[in-house]
Amino acid sequence: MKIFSAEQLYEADKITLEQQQITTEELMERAGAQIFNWFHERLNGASVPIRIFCGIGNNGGDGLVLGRLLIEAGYNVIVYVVNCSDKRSKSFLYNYNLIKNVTTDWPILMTDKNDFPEIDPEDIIVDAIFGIGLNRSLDGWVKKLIQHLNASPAFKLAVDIPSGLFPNTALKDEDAVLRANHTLTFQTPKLAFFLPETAQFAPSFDILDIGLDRDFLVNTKPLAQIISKPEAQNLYKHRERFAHKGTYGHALIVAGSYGKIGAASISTAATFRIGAGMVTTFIPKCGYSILQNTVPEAMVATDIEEEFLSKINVDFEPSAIGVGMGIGKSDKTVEALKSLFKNYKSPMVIDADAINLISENKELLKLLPKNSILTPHLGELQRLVGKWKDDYDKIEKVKEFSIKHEVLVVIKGAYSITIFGDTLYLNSSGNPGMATAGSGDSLSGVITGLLSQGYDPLTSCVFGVYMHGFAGDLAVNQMGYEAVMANDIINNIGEAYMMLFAKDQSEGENN
Ligand SMILES: NC(=O)C1=CN([C@@H]2O[C@H](COP(=O)(O)OP(=O)(O)OC[C@H]3O[C@@H](n4cnc5c(N)ncnc54)[C@H](OP(=O)(O)O)[C@@H]3O)[C@@H](O)[C@H]2O)[C@@H](O)CC1
Ligand SMILES: Nc1ncnc2c1ncn2[C@@H]1O[C@H](COP(=O)(O)OP(=O)(O)O)[C@@H](O)[C@H]1O
Ligand SMILES: [K+]
Repeated sequence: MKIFSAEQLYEADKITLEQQQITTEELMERAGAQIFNWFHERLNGASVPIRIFCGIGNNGGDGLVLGRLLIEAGYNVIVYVVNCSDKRSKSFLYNYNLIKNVTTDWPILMTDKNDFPEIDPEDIIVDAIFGIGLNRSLDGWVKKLIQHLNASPAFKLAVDIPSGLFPNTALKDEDAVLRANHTLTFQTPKLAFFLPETAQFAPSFDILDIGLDRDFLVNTKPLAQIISKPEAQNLYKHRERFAHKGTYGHALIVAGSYGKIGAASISTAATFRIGAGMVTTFIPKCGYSILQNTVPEAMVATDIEEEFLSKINVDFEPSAIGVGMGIGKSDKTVEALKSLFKNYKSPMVIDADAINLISENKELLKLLPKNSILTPHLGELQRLVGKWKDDYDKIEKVKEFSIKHEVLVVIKGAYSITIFGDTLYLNSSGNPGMATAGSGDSLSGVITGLLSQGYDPLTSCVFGVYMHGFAGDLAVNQMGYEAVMANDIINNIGEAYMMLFAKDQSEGENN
């Protein structure tokens, strides 16, 4: 699924009106009717008071349509107009007039904080104050109204986007945004719903299809693409009947140091589970028996050093390399990385301490093999690209980095983002149960294993991040968030493959 910017949505709106020969008011009726249907299916005529707060733009217009339809269906509705300006939109006015056909209770005009109503915890609040037309932070009594609504425990439903939130630009005042319990968003979700600083305002949402022009939606390059099950299904490659282990490559995992050999084991196991044909793991000597015991399927090659890596040397050409998990930051390891980057042409996943070493030794940047995949968590990312002002600045910095060094970057976390040049992919699978040591090591193994099987670097990232999160969701379904350990994610990769095409799936949240 695609995420469009506010500008693109206005363009889609315009093209839709032309192509479908409809008026803005007709499109607004569709939007309002979709929200009404959502309510009606759930409330089924219940008499709970529904307080609809409407702004004076088209978001407010949607609220007025909803109010009219709910009143017609016999619901207990109180409509407010947040009258912060006289510049009412044409479609707002059109619907403002229509509502008087269905009620003698004219909407209540609010002009300052004396007009704030008392709200019962059982009431329902509908936020149709501002939508994607917000162009500055809320202030004055309107900000106070938002705070008044936020202070209420009543259920808050936002129309299109919580008021005060910008769909695809940075938030400046987080006290001036409605904290919606749920959002009904039109046509495509907004980027702000997925980013760490703003997702809290729209913790859950449904997408309402209002029939915007298909050609536009299909042919326009979006701000970002959300990867959910249907997209992941399209990326999956079937195994060949006559395949042998060589078909799926011989991957190399370069990992571990004294006290961190587990990182090598985890990554190696994940490389196998996702389907690599063979895996050799290159570790310091101290890890030899550990690795052979924990992942007997793997071949093990060791460094001349006992406790850290100093010179990476294997006697085969790896189909893919995953490097960095738990390798520490010894000076000799920097040299090892340099020669690895120079001498090996295999597609590469660069993770953890390898990223930290690049940040500390910028000369390594110049040696990064083209189309390599870097998988930093936020700490590693900040060391790599420097501090960012906000989530959008972070994305811009990573885009620049990706373009300049011709690499792919996976920003790990909730809704991990894969950035390739100026293209963004947001992952929908995964959950907070995966916030556990070693979970990132298993991801680097997953991506290496996909590269090894012949998936291209972009698909390896996008599909790998999805499958890793999906396996984490399945693990959580078995044992709850707290108990999940990295190995549980790995042990559910098989189930994730099986469930990828299953009709009756039981995966976790948001996919
Ligand atoms: N696109 C689509 O496909 C469809 C869109 N639809 C709906 O339209 C919504 C977008 O409507 P919209 O463009 O009228 O903008 P909206 O969010 O109502 O607010 C604009 C008003 O707010 C004002 N204003 C801005 N910032 C402010 C501030 N800080 N403080 C105070 N005022 C502020 C601004 O005034 P001004 O900046 O001129 O002062 C202007 O008057 C969209 O979210 C969806 O719900 C559907 O109906 C159908 C299909
Ligand atoms: N709240 C979350 N929601 C979804 N995925 C998460 C969440 N927390 C962590 N993850 C995933 O778990 C992995 C954690 O990686 P990382 O922080 O590198 O762990 P480690 O360094 O301990 O191996 C990433 O793939 C990340 O996307
Ligand atoms: K809103």
